[in-house]
Amino acid sequence: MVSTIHSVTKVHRIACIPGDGIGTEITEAAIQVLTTLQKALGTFELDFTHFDWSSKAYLERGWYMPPDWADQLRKHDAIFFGAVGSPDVPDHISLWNLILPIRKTMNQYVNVRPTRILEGTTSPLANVKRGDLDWVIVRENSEGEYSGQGGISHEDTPNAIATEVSIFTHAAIFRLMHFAFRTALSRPRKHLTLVTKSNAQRHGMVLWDKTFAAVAASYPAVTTDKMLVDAMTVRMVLQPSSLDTIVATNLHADILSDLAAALAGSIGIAPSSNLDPERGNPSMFEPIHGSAPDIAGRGVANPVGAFWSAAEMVRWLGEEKAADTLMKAVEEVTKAGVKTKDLGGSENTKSVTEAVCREIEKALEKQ
Ligand SMILES: NC(=O)c1ccc[n+]([C@@H]2O[C@H](COP(=O)([O-])OP(=O)(O)OC[C@H]3O[C@@H](n4cnc5c(N)ncnc54)[C@H](O)[C@@H]3O)[C@@H](O)[C@H]2O)c1
Ligand SMILES: O=C(O)[C@H](O)[C@@H](O)C(=O)O
Ligand SMILES: [K+]
Ligand SMILES: [Mn+2]
Repeated sequence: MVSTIHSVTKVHRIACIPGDGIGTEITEAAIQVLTTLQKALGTFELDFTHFDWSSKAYLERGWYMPPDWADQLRKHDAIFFGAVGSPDVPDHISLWNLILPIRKTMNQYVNVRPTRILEGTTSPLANVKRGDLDWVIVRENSEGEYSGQGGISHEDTPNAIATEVSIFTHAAIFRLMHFAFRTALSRPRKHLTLVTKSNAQRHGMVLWDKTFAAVAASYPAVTTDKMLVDAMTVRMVLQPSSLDTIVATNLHADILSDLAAALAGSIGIAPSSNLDPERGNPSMFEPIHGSAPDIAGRGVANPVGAFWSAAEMVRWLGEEKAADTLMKAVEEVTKAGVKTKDLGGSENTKSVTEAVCREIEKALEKQ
């Protein structure tokens, strides 16, 4: 009898939420490079499901996501997200109906935001070279200043009173710190910087400081230091090479990661991974930038942040070679000067995307 050997190709199911503005442009670009990568490697398959959850759809039908959105997303191995935000919808409505419920409900309690200066690109800081700025910001992604607790009384009167309550729990800080120390441990420098504002914010931020110190005892191989967030902005600008892994609250890390991206060359290159480290839910990958209404619809958005996020996504799914191939291709392209305007180049989303696809094919043909 002849036996048949079936080779089973692993299929990763990806939920795509392009969202608004340039989110749609860079998600399309990311799908194009991921499809090229999958075809050229032939070792896994990506099965994309597209979700039309956007501000445009909201304005037409009155909702962003259907009632069973969480069940729909849980049928996938990962989520690729573009951006949310439209000039026609208040930003707090769009954020709180799309990206924030996904981060919270999917237990994506860390947001990992690496930044470095890519080949062929420069920092706006004088004398800062590639390698002088190579950071990973670990952002608390479930609570803090984004707890959503608060309210408004006497709205639209001169007596209006609003509260925006920050919630800091030991449980959330503790799990985040372990993740941050493990991240630091995985990097050559093994250095972790804690950022808080525990001089003025004397309760929650002090709990952060204490929890950090307690968790540090379990990681003797990691060196640590600690900064107040205001002074941190100065250190990022003046001594970028003194930093490596950074852990901060939801809001502080949101702000510092935009600064980090700009110091590394452009907000258009920076990726983020919204992770459920326990893998009970799909994790979500998106560039850190927003929908950029000022440049949307013109085909000029830098897709590199989306490509880097896509690389992090396939790495999370266990496809190390695919992730490395994609990042290598991106840097071959920036090295060759094929860059969008934000990076000082004259190319557009399409030409950068095609150049990355060609590099992927070239790299895998050689093997
Ligand atoms: N996670 C998200 O989806 C997310 C993140 C940030 C902001 N937002 C939303 O996006 C909207 C716009 O916010 P914003 O203007 O404060 O921030 P933004 O990140 O959208 O844009 C800031 C600036 O950076 C530029 N920029 C951003 N991405 C770029 C890219 N890939 N290539 C070239 N240039 C790029 C924009 O043109 C703009 O000048 C708002 O509705 C906001 O709430 C959403
Ligand atoms: O989390 C936020 O603050 C916004 O969604 C956006 O600024 C981001 O960084 O994702
Ligand atoms: K985004
Ligand atoms: Mn942000």
